[in-house]
Amino acid sequence: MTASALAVEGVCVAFGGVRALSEVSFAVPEGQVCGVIGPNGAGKTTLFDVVSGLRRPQSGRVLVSGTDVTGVSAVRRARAGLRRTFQRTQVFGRLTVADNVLAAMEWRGGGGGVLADLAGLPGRRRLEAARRERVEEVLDLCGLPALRDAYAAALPVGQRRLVELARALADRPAVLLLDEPTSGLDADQTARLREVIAALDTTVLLVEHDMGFVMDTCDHLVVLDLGKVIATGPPSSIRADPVVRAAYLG
Ligand SMILES: Nc1ncnc2c1ncn2[C@@H]1O[C@H](COP(=O)(O)OP(=O)(O)OP(=O)(O)O)[C@@H](O)[C@H]1O
Repeated sequence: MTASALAVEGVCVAFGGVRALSEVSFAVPEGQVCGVIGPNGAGKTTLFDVVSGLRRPQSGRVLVSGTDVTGVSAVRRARAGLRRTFQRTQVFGRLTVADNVLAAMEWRGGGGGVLADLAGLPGRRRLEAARRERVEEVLDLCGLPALRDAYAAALPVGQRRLVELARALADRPAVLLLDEPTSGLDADQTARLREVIAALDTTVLLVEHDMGFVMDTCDHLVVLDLGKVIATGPPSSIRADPVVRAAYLG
């Protein structure tokens, strides 16, 4: 049996007396788009923080491609292929769109240090060319080629969000976490984002309030209420689930 791209097993988080997550378990198979939904205070943000490594659970585990990353820092998780975007976009305003994407790959360095940079060795030039090719691929995927030379600071929020997505995709992440990806987007931008996500072969976990977007974009949903998983399944069955309806309607 192949390991799930992402698995959450028995995760518990409490803030004082508030149980933000109680024994939360679910798995996301490779290539699937999984949405986490639930009413306000259900535990979605806490879950996202646990998966991305910003918060350590009191108990339970997070596994990426079968490897337990529960004790691993957010930075090392990112290097292991778990990338996230934030509700507030995080792009370099003074860089062009293309350089924003290129910068997302530069943290790996090129090997050989500054001397190799200065000498412009053939291996280094090949690496640089491959990265530039990847930049163009990712810009295409995110519908950004026309904006490649625009400064990110000059872009409206919807386009900055696509730049952030392009940055997250540049390194071919194993798992992509999207935190409220439609916030601040208009209807056209939301439709564009849906197309981009549908075209990805990356495993995606997203938290989102826009139910129409969630239902149209996700293959599978995990519904949280008061820190517990109350339903999982494809959008069609979740929509019809009386327990989910009751949680939302109160
Ligand atoms: N840092 C914290 N300190 C104390 N309580 C917290 C903290 N973070 C979250 N909580 C509580 O944990 C529960 C889950 O909160 P969380 O923010 O994860 O829910 P959410 O589903 O993301 O909510 P929303 O949709 O409103 O963003 C809530 O009762 C919240 O008040």
